[in-house]
Amino acid sequence: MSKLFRRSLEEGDEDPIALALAPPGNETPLERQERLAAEAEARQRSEAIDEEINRQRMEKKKGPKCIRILLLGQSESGKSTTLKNFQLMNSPKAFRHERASWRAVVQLNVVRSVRLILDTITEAQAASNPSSPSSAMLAIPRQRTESIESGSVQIRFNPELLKLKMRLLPLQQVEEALLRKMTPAGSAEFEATHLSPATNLPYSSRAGKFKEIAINSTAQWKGAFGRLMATARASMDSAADIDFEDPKDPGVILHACAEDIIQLWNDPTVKELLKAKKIRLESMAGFFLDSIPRITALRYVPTDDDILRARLKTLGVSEHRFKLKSGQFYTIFGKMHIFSNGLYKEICYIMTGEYSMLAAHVPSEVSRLSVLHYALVLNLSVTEAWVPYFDDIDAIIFLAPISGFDEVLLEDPAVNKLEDSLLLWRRIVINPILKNTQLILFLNKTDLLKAKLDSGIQFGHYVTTYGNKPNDYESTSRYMRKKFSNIFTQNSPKSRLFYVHLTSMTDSKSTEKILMNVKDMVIRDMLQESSLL
Ligand SMILES: Nc1nc2c(ncn2[C@@H]2O[C@H](COP(=O)(O)OP(=O)(O)OP(=O)(O)O)[C@@H](O)[C@H]2O)c(=O)[nH]1
Ligand SMILES: [Mg+2]
Repeated sequence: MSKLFRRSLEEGDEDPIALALAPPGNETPLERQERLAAEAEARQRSEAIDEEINRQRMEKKKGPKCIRILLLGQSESGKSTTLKNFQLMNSPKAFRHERASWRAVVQLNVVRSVRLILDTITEAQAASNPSSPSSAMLAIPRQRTESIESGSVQIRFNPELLKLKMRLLPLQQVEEALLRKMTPAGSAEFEATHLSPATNLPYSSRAGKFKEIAINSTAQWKGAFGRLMATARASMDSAADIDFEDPKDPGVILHACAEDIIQLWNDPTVKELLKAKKIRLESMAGFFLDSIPRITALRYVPTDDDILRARLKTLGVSEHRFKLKSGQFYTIFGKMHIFSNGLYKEICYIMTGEYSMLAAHVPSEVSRLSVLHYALVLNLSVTEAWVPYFDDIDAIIFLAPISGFDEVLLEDPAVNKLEDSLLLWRRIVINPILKNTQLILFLNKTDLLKAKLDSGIQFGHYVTTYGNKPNDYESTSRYMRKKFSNIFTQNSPKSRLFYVHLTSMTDSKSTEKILMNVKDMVIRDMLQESSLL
């Protein structure tokens, strides 16, 4: 039997840790004094750490430093654009450093607008009767409702337009090059979804033709552009971030096609065709055809406004943090139209109420938020077990694009966009789990609403309850505000203040004021809430 084992047996103490920590048997008085002093110091250090933890805990209780805001709204409502405005306000340097990436998105938006026109021409050509003697003649219904009474318009494609179409074919290469650059080989980060149908084309005839590019919110796509993007520099000279000398720069072909793009966009036959098909390109996301000379210039660098207008669909949920003087400002944004994202499987798991099962199927960084998001979408009866996943959201900014009164949903062409926004708003308002969450409503895209009304589109034609009231911005916006407000007051589980703003997220100046106002209000209400507790 070993000496050590005999000793522990004799002392009746078999705990190896106690044995290892036991003072040596042959300790001198001086060694003992030193040992006790070291132990006292260690104890003090440990107590100080405990105290600091407690202090931080108390501080957190006194007033949370982190504000959590969730951006919600249907696809294309302006969530990403709101986030860009937050970035522009809080971290303008970082925002401007991304110009090289946004340059590519603007180029892609231009190329896609051109392709939409070219595809519409091709479709119209194919629809014309080849056996008819006037094969270049085309019958297009003017409007769903008017086509029966007024018959159809005749559109003739002149040979010059068809030649123009041929000359613009190289743009397809530009599109492919941009997509290749944005989509790392073998990555599934992009998912093509459909371009907004601001038209009355049947969904089936559009499906698969006009695909929209989407970016997964967790993807690092911004690193793919410009030679200096990888090495984040402190310089504000963002033009230096773009590799203009790259012979493969898509800007070169785009520049060469500039004249033809302008000619195509201004062609009276094209205008007539788009009108007949009810394709309002100028109110569609990512519209830049009115700025072609500037955007196709060889040394084009996107302005702040261009970045706000650039359209790239987000998939999934993303999370952003901004540091503010008053602490940390934290925004999160999510999506409402889940079925178009192929996330049906996850939804089934939520139905079973098993958070852990869901978490195993969505990327970890988004899982908790996805639960909140999907549960809200499905209007599930949320049980107590769900509360921890919802209770840390301080405010929800809900975006309703009110210019969509005459448009239908991409996901379901039978549903009007405004109607969809009202239904989603009701779901958020009525949800008992959010009864303490501040709800802020942004009636967005007011600029597009004005433009539509000015162009003669009748609000009352689509919103029949509006009746014969004036077809102007003041009356229509007041009407929609009232509708959203009524839903709020009639469905809120407890009485809350109604915060609403008429916004145009592509106008950074007016938006900055509104966002400052929202930020101050959220902080104020949060402090008030915490002092009441
Ligand atoms: N004219 C105008 N365009 C806007 C406004 N707000 C957003 N947009 C544009 O509308 C398009 C869609 O906006 P996004 O911010 O990408 O929409 P989203 O809500 O993030 O959409 P998803 O990512 O599909 O969920 C972009 O091209 C924006 O520039 C607005 O107030 N006025
Ligand atoms: Mg988005």
